[in-house]
Amino acid sequence: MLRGIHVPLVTPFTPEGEVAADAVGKLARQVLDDGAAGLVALGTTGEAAALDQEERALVIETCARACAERGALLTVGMSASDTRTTARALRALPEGAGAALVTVPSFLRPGERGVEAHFTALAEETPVPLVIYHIPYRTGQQVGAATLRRLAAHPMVAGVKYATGGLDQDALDLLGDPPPGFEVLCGDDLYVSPMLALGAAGGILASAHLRTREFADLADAWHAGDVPRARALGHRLAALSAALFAEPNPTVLKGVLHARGLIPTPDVRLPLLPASPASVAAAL
Ligand SMILES: O=C(O)C1=N[C@H](C(=O)O)C[C@H](O)C1
Repeated sequence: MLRGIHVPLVTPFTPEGEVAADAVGKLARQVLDDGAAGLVALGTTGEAAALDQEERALVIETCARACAERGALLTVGMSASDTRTTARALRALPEGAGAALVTVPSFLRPGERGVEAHFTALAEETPVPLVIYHIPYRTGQQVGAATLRRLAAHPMVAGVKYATGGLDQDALDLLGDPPPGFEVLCGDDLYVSPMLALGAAGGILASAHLRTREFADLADAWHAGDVPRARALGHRLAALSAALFAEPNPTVLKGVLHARGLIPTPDVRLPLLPASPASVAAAL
């Protein structure tokens, strides 16, 4: 279900500051036609925290329509810090959502036992499979391979978006002996090629808005064992990701998409600030 490259869509804004739903739909169809296995609505890249309820609903609805047309998976991002609110949001997911990407509760640092209890409770309530979003440099909470393995045993826990800022011992542990029915997706764009080489099922990658076909080929090449092709592609795409992440995501990406005429403005909402022209030019 999760295999391949999933694109966490940016939320483009009109010059008046509204969500540019037409541009969301166009971008969604374009990346799916270029080889993405699915979309993630309301990820960090989509500036979910800066959208109001109506805007979030509009983004989900627009992405759901594109995914339904293309037979692709729509995953919806969720990042509430308490279990009750997250469970409520899961139960309220609209038609068309095929999975939920749920962040490890951030800021609170409930400990690994708390994280396990959180996801176990959510797994009991959720109408769609869960993907655990493990990103300790944003959440402040470590989660080891042993905890992820216990959670992986639940039939409603489908995988993890693994984004620890590098390849660590826990990643090697999980990829070396993957829990059945549980997929590891790379969530750090720079490390997608090495993680695929070690057995990751795919990635959720903001960078894959650009050169989507090559990112999809990268996953296919590693999965097929075509090492020379995969390695060459991986190095080329890592250079693109490094340029896109030179400033806080998705500021550079939006600058590039706008420069290419794919979104109406490069605008981001505060506290994000637009990327510098130099960073955008370096990623073009
Ligand atoms: O929104 C996402 O999903 C992603 N967010 C990450 C981040 O902004 O740190 C980057 C990754 O490419 C996907």
